[in-house]
Amino acid sequence: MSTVPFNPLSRLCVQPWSALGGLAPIVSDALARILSGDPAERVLDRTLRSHRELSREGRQALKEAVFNVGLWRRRLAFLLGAEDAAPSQLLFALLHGLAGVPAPEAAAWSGLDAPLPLNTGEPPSLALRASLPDWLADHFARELGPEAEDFCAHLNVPGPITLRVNPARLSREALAARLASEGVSTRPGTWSPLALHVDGPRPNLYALESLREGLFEVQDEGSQLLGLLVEARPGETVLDLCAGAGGKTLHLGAAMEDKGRLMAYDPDAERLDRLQQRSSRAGLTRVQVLRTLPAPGLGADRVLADVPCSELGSLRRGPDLRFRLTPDVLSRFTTTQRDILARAGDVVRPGGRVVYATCTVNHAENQDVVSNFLRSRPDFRSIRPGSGWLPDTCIQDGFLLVTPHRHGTDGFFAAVLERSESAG
Ligand SMILES: C[S@@+](CC[C@H](N)C(=O)[O-])C[C@H]1O[C@@H](n2cnc3c(N)ncnc32)[C@H](O)[C@@H]1O
Repeated sequence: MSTVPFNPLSRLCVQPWSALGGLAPIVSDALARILSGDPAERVLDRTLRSHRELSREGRQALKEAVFNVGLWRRRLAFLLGAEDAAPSQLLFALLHGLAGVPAPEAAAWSGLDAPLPLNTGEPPSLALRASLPDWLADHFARELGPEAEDFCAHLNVPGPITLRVNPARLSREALAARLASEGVSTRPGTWSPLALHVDGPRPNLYALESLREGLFEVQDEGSQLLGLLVEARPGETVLDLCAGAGGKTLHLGAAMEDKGRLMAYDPDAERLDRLQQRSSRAGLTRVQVLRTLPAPGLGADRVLADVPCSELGSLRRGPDLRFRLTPDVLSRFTTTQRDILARAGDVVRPGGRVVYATCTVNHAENQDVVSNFLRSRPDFRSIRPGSGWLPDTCIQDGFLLVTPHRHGTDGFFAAVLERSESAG
């Protein structure tokens, strides 16, 4: 790891802030809605749609202003010395205090008559430095110890846009060439052999013919590792037990070369409908959607349990997600997680494998759920994930653990649990 501390504020110094001139009322209005709890993505989307007259730079500056005030609100409140600052004051603190815009311009672009005095010096706590609720900063400090500062800093920059090639259709190199011909420049990922990161500003991927042809899916590189850990092979019986809209089911189907039995269960019927649409787009003909839980004794070769969780590993995907969470999220899912893992244990055959996965950094939902399972099921053992292909840097205490600050991925945890051959 680099010894130079990562600075999440440096990207703020290169934004086209001058394009905010004249937009202060629009920005303040959007911010007021975000600060009262409306999701930032939705507010931004609506604001941009009702102001189609804005220039490209104006749209970019508006987006950065809205997202970054939404994200940095606690640190901005510290700079202003006020917990209840108005949106225009928060915008001023962002522009002048964090982005280094000279005070007169920052005041004018924020719609203020004059600059405001700001506190100087480093904020005294991790919660204020990283703009997190106190309980969440305390949680990360407990989970990550000396790495908490760096981890939280990396939560404060947007993650890359990453694609997963559909290997049933073409190679990663061929996809990169195809995307280049569609005007999208990419570079290979580091950990997943299927990953391509999009370079430069976010293109409209949904307008690309290559997406409609099912040549790729948008998926974080860490998330791709979870699908790879299943090591599904053609001809096997594989169950995706928390399939959702099928992000990983599609990956498993491609790995199985559409041969064998691939089953996808989720209690959310609407997500399963989307899974079916995506499967046909990806050219998978053998995905069997299960609308009821599979019965014990199914005898699957491999089961993926990508369980519902607190999703703390994905906080960089939304500037305001952290402020919409409450502390009970740390324990809300553990009973369900234990139940799902127990079911996974019941449906896998002797000698088969269960991959238990979350996108969170929380021992209670990760290591503790697995330990609890292993205590009750001595016929299972935890094995090293990705033996032979996944580097040791992705492994901690025998589990997969990838994080934004160490791997550039969202945060993911996974355990690979093998059932003994002799289990009856
Ligand atoms: C992390 S998401 C899965 C994402 C999906 N695997 C993907 O790659 O797109 C967790 C899923 O678990 C489902 N879920 C919730 N309770 C469940 C249960 N008791 N058993 C199985 N799945 C459940 C949710 O509906 C949700 O779709």
